[in-house]
Amino acid sequence: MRIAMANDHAGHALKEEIKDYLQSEGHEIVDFGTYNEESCDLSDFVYPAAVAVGKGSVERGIFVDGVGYGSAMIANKIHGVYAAVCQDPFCAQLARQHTDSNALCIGGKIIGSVLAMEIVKTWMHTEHQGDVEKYARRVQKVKDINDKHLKPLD
Ligand SMILES: O=P(O)(O)OC[C@H]1O[C@@H](O)[C@H](O)[C@@H]1O
Repeated sequence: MRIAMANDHAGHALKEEIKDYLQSEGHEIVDFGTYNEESCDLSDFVYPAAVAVGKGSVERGIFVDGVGYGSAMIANKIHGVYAAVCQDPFCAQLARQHTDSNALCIGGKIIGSVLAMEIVKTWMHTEHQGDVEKYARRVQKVKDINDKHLKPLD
């Protein structure tokens, strides 16, 4: 799978670990930075990465900041991006099965690398349960809100 990654200074170390893991699994990573731990502004990196997800030039996005919600706030403002903050593997499982999320946001200040890899592994390997009517219906309702309020990307 082709995956966009982005992070700020607080997420840099964990982003590197996740990137190594995903590459070892054969995934192609498009790394939008930042590339060091010098203080920076998260939106400068997550915004273009989320646009890549919204445009479909990558299949999914994984974003790492200090706690995760900052990345989700940015990513969910982009048409076609459905970002979930996950702090454990169960959350990651439901973020795929129930909500068909295409972006995963993790907090490098609160999640250790062992747990982070379990979260990523679960999220990457769990399919959306689109054959369950209630999940398909709910996902469609969120897509309708996306289409009504967010500007489609060129
Ligand atoms: O390191 P500083 O800049 O204080 O805090 C940045 C982090 O704190 C939270 O807002 C975000 O998670 C962001 O990544």
